[in-house]
Amino acid sequence: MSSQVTGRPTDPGGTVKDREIAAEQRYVDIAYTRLEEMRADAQAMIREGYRQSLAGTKGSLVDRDAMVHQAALRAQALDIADDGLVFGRLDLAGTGEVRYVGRIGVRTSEHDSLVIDWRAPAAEDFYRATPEDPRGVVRRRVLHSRGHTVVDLEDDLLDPDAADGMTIVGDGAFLASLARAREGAMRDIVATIQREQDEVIRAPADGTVLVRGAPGTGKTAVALHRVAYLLFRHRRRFGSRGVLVVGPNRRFTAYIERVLPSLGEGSATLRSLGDLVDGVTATVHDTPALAALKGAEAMATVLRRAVADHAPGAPDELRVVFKGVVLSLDRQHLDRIRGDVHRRSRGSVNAARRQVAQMLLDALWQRFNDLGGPEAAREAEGAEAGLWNAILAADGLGALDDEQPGSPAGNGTPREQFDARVREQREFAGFLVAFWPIRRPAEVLRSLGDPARLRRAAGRDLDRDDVARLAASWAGPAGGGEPLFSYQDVALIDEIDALLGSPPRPSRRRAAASADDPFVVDGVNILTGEEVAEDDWEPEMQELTTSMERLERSRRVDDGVVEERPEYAHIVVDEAQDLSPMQWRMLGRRGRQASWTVVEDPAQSAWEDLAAARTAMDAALSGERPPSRGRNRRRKPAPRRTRHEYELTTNYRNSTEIAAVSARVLARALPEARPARAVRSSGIAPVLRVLPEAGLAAAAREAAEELLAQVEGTIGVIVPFHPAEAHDEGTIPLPHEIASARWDAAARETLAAGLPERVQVLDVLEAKGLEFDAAVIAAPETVAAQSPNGLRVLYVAVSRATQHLVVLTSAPEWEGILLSG
Ligand SMILES: Nc1ncnc2c1ncn2[C@@H]1O[C@H](COP(=O)(O)OP(=O)(O)OP(=O)(O)O)[C@@H](O)[C@H]1O
Repeated sequence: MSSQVTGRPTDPGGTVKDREIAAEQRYVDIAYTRLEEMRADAQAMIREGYRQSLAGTKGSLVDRDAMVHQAALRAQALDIADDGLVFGRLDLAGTGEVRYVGRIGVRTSEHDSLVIDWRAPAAEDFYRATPEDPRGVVRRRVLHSRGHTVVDLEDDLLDPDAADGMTIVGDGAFLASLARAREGAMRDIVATIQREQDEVIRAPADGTVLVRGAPGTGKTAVALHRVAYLLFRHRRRFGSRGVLVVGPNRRFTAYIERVLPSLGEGSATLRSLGDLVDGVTATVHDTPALAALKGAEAMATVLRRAVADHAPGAPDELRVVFKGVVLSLDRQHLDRIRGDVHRRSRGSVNAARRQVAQMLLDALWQRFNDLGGPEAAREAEGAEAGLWNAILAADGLGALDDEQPGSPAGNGTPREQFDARVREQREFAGFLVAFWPIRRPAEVLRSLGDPARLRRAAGRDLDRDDVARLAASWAGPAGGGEPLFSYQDVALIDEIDALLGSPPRPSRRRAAASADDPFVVDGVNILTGEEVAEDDWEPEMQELTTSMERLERSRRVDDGVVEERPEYAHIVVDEAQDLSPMQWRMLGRRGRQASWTVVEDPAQSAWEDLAAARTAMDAALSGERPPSRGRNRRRKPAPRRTRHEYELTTNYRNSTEIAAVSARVLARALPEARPARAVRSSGIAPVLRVLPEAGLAAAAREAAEELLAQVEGTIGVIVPFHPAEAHDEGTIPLPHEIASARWDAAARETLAAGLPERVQVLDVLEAKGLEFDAAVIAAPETVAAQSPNGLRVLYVAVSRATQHLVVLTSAPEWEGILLSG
């Protein structure tokens, strides 16, 4: 027989629950004592590493690095586990075995298990056991701690028949934990992961895991816990090549950035779509219409043409003199050569200058021969020499020598002599650098602010209006100044980077090689643009750099050009429903060999052409290189990797009252979609106020101030999106654009001025993925009208709050739509 207890006093010494807590505390204390010893061991190992380095020989440096690095990671993980080390206990049927589950595995010095790491197979039952399928578990107990102190318990009785005499305490602490105040940063959920979530977290490490679910079902939380799980179970595989977690924007990555470190994982890379490319940062969102243009797969073709166009400022004619014969190549000829090189060197355009030089020499040689070759040279030289000799003779000097013996131009076949002579000429070197400059991806994108250049690149892939809008967005503000890059631009810059490739790497022994390198002119290698100094090579220093420094250097950013694009072993994509085809291509390049976790809710997608985005996603996930003529022809299509699909069905964020409002918006936005089941009622009804449009901003401020007194945690004031796209003088803005002008950055700042930090004013696109205790939604009518998928954007906005929802509208019909429609 078990007894269900909720804290009734049973004797003067306290309640049954108090005694249970005290018993658990004794166990937890033992675990902490052992944790302390493990930390002391890790610290000793770090000290030993440094001691070795002081005595160090070169050979021991690498060992020391590895030792200190590992010990430091261990010490850090142990420090993090210090808070709430043990959070679960399982009592098993039959043997009566008891297992404690915690943030990290803890063993006695005799290697007996004290606490099982939550990611270990033995902890799986803690998350998976249910009354229908108890998996041998009689009682599951969740321990709530503050620091080292157990403050509360909650039990689940899973197998009543086996619970002989077992005490069961609990009062719905799980639901209570869902209602806790939000602090502005997401927290880990290790103690309360639910079965359907655990299945995703522990899904197979290979292939693709695709997770769908409505807002608040824990998709983000689950994806992050999966990263911690994968790194724990497959450290060798995922730890060395890395895990990348991609979120929609920087506000979102700031919101989730503490979860992985709180799980002891600092090694995953967390990036937003706006800062995936080193050296470039997106600061604005395009309007949905412009984002649709920039994100479409057709841009890949447009950019391919743009990269192959002649560089801005490139000369139209090459002119050199060989043995008195003037040789020139005109624009047409040069265009042909440029086209040829681009076809052959896609992906390494920046490294192709040597090839260009060779093709120019071939063409000049051809030209020389067309003009009569050596015969013409003799004539021209004869005439020139005759003239000079006459001048010299008049000055009483001797005749000009023929070829200087020993000069490179004097040796070899006639063709070799020709090449050497032409290369030496300053005109040729200068032309080569201007004709084939090392190009920076961001600069190439900006050059498309020139409508004529963009029109050439556009071919038939963009119509005239599209070209005008795109060029305006890349040309920069009307009064001058640099254009701001948008989130979609970052993917385009990455695409250009992939086409251009890195500049040629300097040769390691460049000083030695430079002496007889014909491409070195005045101490500068004209193929690479680098200075060739004689004594800058320091092998000794090279040997002494640590492995960490080398890694750092391999990812060095040089003036906006990424030297090496990192590839990852696993990529997690959150809010994947919003990725454009071009963004999928950008991710695909970072994970050709990767396995993936893709998290999405199609109902929250602002993207219009979901089918095109799906195709691009499939290509990225299968590791296919984006199609590029020629190179891909011989490649077999990449096999489609195994895909495991999951759906999460319980909404842990919204109260049932708020979930009902968001379900109404969903029914309008996407009638066939199913809302998730909310599990917690707050008793707080959502509020809707109708007022004149001019008063919306003031009312939003007022509502935020009122809510400050009602909630302990965060408040989000969510306003319509303000487009960054510049309108030229002649364009007439659409009605929603006039309305949204009210919500520009300055207006948002005024709205937030003087309010405490826990109030955030943000637009609907920034609100994606976030959550607040209370949300104020201003002008749902504007949000809904701002794009073809405006209702889906509104669905995102109304599903952000955990407790309070206040909607402010100037359109009375929204009362019916949101509250009773
Ligand atoms: N098992 C759980 N125990 C406690 N809290 C949970 C659990 N699962 C999810 N939550 C909480 O529910 C909230 C919503 O989770 P999350 O943000 O991961 O949802 P989501 O599905 O990504 O939502 P959206 O689609 O809106 O981005 C978070 O506060 C999260 O901590």
